[in-house]
Amino acid sequence: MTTFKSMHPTAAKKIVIKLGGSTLEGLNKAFFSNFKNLQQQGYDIIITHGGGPAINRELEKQNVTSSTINGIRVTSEEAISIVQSTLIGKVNPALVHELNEAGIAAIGLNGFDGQLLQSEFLDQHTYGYVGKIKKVNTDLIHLLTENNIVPVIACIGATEDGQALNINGDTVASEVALAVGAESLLLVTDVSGIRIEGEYQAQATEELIHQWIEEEHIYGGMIPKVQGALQVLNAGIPSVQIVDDRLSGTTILSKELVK
Ligand SMILES: Nc1ncnc2c1ncn2[C@@H]1O[C@H](COP(=O)(O)OP(=O)(O)O)[C@@H](O)[C@H]1O
Ligand SMILES: CC(=O)N[C@@H](CCC(=O)OP(=O)(O)O)C(=O)O
Repeated sequence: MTTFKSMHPTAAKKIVIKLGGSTLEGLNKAFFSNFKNLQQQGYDIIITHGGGPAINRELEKQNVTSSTINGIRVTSEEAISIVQSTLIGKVNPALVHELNEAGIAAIGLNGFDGQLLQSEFLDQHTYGYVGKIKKVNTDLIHLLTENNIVPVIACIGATEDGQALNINGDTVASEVALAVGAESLLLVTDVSGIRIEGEYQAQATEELIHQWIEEEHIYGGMIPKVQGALQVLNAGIPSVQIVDDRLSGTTILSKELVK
């Protein structure tokens, strides 16, 4: 099995940061200065983002209903065009603007640009226009990061036929982290990590996460986060953090580090 270490032995350290829709609208200059610090430490930064609340507002405005299954939005034909225009037309440029304002050179991308997120239907019967990623065009990402430009990726995938597909932002973040062989994946959200019976957890393991999902202590939007986290841990990325905008939260550790 190819592990992340053998994929890019000489490339600069990469960190993938996913900004959840729940937190995007309240981010401030102090938060973005963390990114500058990371760049100064020699990290290449890749940003992915969601936009659940903005999508909900737009769907509501247009009287389109939607439901979710385990944190994944069931996306009708009507909904996909709203999801696409909201993420690519509104959320992505607003974030790119904020980054550029904070002095971080950033370029907005979605799955169509340079065939960045080559995708196919996840399960059309169950989820409608929801995608799963077949391939990430990492050459495009490297081209930007080598030139100190931060790619800002909206979670819209594209099929070979040019159909847009809705992909959960956490899933995109995990797939991109795997594809570029990131050293670290940071999922920034509106809670300070995983909370179990009222207590935030500083650390978690794969075993505990399976148990918490089973016991329904982890539900909704937290499910794609922990599923993505486990996928990247099992591929050799040592840790994933689920944090708030002060970067405080839960570190999910691979089995090797727990022993
Ligand atoms: N065990 C848990 N600990 C913390 N949050 C949880 C847990 N289970 C479910 N959640 C929910 O997950 C939400 C974060 O997911 P989501 O709303 O999709 O955020 P984002 O937009 O950042 O992806 C939290 O606000 C909380 O309602
Ligand atoms: C398929 C699917 O669930 N897509 C998500 C994409 C946006 C997202 O993930 O936004 P957050 O980061 O705010 O959760 C959705 O339609 O809400």
